[in-house]
Amino acid sequence: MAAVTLRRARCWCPSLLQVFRFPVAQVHLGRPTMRASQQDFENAMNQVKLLKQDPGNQVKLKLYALYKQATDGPCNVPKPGVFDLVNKAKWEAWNSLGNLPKETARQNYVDLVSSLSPSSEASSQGKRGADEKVQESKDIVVTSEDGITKIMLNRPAKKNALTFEMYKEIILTLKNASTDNSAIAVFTGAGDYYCSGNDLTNFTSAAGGMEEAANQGAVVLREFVNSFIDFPKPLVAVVNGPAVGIAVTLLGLFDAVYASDKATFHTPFSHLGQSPEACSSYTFPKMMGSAKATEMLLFGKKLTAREAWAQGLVSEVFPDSTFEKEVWTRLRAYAKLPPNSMRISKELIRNNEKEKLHAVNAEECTTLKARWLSEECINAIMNFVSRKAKL
Ligand SMILES: CCCCCCCCCC/C=C\CC(=O)SCCNC(=O)CCNC(=O)[C@H](O)C(C)(C)COP(=O)(O)OP(=O)(O)OC[C@H]1O[C@@H](n2cnc3c(N)ncnc32)[C@H](O)[C@@H]1OP(=O)(O)O
Repeated sequence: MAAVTLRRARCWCPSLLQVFRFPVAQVHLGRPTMRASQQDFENAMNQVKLLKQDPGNQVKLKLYALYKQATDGPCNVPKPGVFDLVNKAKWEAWNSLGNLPKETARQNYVDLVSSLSPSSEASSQGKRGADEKVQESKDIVVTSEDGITKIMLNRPAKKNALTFEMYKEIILTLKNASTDNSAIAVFTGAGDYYCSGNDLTNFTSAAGGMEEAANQGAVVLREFVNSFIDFPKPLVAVVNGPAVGIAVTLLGLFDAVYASDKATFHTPFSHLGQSPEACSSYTFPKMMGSAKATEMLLFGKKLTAREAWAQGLVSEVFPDSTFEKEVWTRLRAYAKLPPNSMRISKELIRNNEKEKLHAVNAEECTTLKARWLSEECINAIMNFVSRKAKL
């Protein structure tokens, strides 16, 4: 039976080196059931053969280890040589189970397989195998496929404007994505817009009035931006259409920004009586020089995708007709690169700036809180809400 399981594992894993991609700690063991019988164990082994999607190398290693422990007991073979990478990884996975009793290993194997099955309870609760929807809410759809956590803003009727709930969901999503088994995370928008920025009704619909909304808003905004500053994996924006306000400023904290030639980049803060956020008062002048940053952040100059590329805000612009195909093909290839190496390289780059970015974020939030209570800002929001003004 073990031989069958491993043959299957090999066909999931054309590149043997991929075995090393994910740390063992990320394996989800599912809900414990009562006590697995030999029959449950055999059923689980059969179920493994029927899995439609590759569960990932780390899960396969865990399955192998639990199988060996359940059938042979504690690891009793010599450690393979340092260059025998695959057998060494298998040996280490098995050996890491120490003296785990055979019955417990059998139970854990059954639980693990059940957590991988699409029809299992674990899956219907939104828990994670590979290539599946990992979180769904009305306005944000998070999927995990091909090593990519895709976070799609999904409020196309409102141009993907960010509600208070969406800020909180994104904080949570980034937290999850920082430890899931994806190599990179990608933001994009559903429909014709990437995102029209902060939902301007966030303030008018807040229960406790403007002052309470401003206090809450500053706390949430600070945490929201911090979650981008601290995100440990490559973070990519797939800008499918116009971006406004905070959807633009945040791009300065992304590692790569790919834009359709239909995208535009607009930060109308002065028009709204507001001030820049998401560390853009620091990242934009650094990226494009203060003269160009001033045009955007003070005068609200809207940039085309090519202009944004020329200013260093966008990594590459694609024709809209081939945008999705070209970008996702490229991202799937990037997601196959060694994830630890990418993370460590990002850490080296980001660590030079982290302290500064946190300080800038704190200051921008304090400034914005005061702005939100200013007459200039309140008038601008009221004008939008009463349909007197649009960008
Ligand atoms: C407790 C409170 C906590 C809040 C948390 C605080 C965090 C704050 C973060 C930072 C603050 C500000 C940064 C910014 O993002 S500033 C930028 C804000 N965005 C805008 O000013 C854009 C406003 N929208 C427009 O000007 C236009 O809608 C458009 C984007 C140019 C598109 O024009 P269009 O003619 O093509 O489409 P339109 O009919 O106007 O839009 C379709 C519907 O979508 C609604 N909508 C679009 N954008 C927003 C938005 N940002 N906020 C709210 N609603 C938006 C629009 O009203 C239409 O709705 P409806 O069909 O009429 O119902």
